[in-house]
Amino acid sequence: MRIDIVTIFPSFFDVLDLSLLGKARQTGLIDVVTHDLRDFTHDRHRTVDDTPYGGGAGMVMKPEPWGEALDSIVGDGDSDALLVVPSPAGEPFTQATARELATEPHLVFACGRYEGIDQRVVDHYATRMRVRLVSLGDYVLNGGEVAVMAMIEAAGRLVPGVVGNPESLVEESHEDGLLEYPSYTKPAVWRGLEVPPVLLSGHHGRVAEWRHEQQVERTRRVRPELLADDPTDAPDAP
Ligand SMILES: N#Cc1c(N)n[nH]c1-c1ccc2c(Cl)cn(Cc3cccnc3)c2c1
Repeated sequence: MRIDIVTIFPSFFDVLDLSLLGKARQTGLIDVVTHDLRDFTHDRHRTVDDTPYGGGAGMVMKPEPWGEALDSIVGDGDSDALLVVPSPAGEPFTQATARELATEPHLVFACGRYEGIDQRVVDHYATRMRVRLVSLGDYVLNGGEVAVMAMIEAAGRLVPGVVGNPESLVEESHEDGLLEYPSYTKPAVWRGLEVPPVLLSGHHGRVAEWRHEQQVERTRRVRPELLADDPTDAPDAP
């Protein structure tokens, strides 16, 4: 998988050299390249923003630098790459989105700042490639970088070979539509708190049953809306 990131803060993504994704980069499973948007400006001040047409507070990111930056990545014709644009107005980013991104051979992330990127950038590239506006959640960030970091981690860890034990991906929160069960390790008693006895029983069937019950109970308590599709599990079900 090739990942290109366009941003005015390229060093923000230096952390991707660490841990799992760092190893994936070293082994060539995932290739991440950051591009400084200011390298695609031509004025002394390396200007990437200007005042909004129609007035209003804040500044808008100019289309020209974005056009030159994205053309340098995908060329000036059609492209099979997927352009992902974090936006407060985007579709919600979920585990299903992460799974979809993990299958893409080439992802290009456009990290905007200020009040956003001139709309014509999305409109132009939508004529040449697939474009998805995606939001990390219903809260406000100052730009796209934090969202892109989360998306790369969520999708990158699903790329085959990145996580050593693929089994560990199966029983995670949201992977099967439920929150994950609670986990325990040694010692068996810690500050007077014991590990649930079933986990010490060695009976794998009972352990699996208990873990599923914990998933359903935790999901019903914390995220009941995730159960809404299965009325037998919904809260206050008869
Ligand atoms: N993804 C996501 C996401 C999220 N969940 N909250 N905020 C964002 C997000 C993504 C991209 C940008 C760009 Cl470009 C500029 N800003 C600042 C801003 C803040 C409020 C209104 N308009 C723009 C961004 C915020």
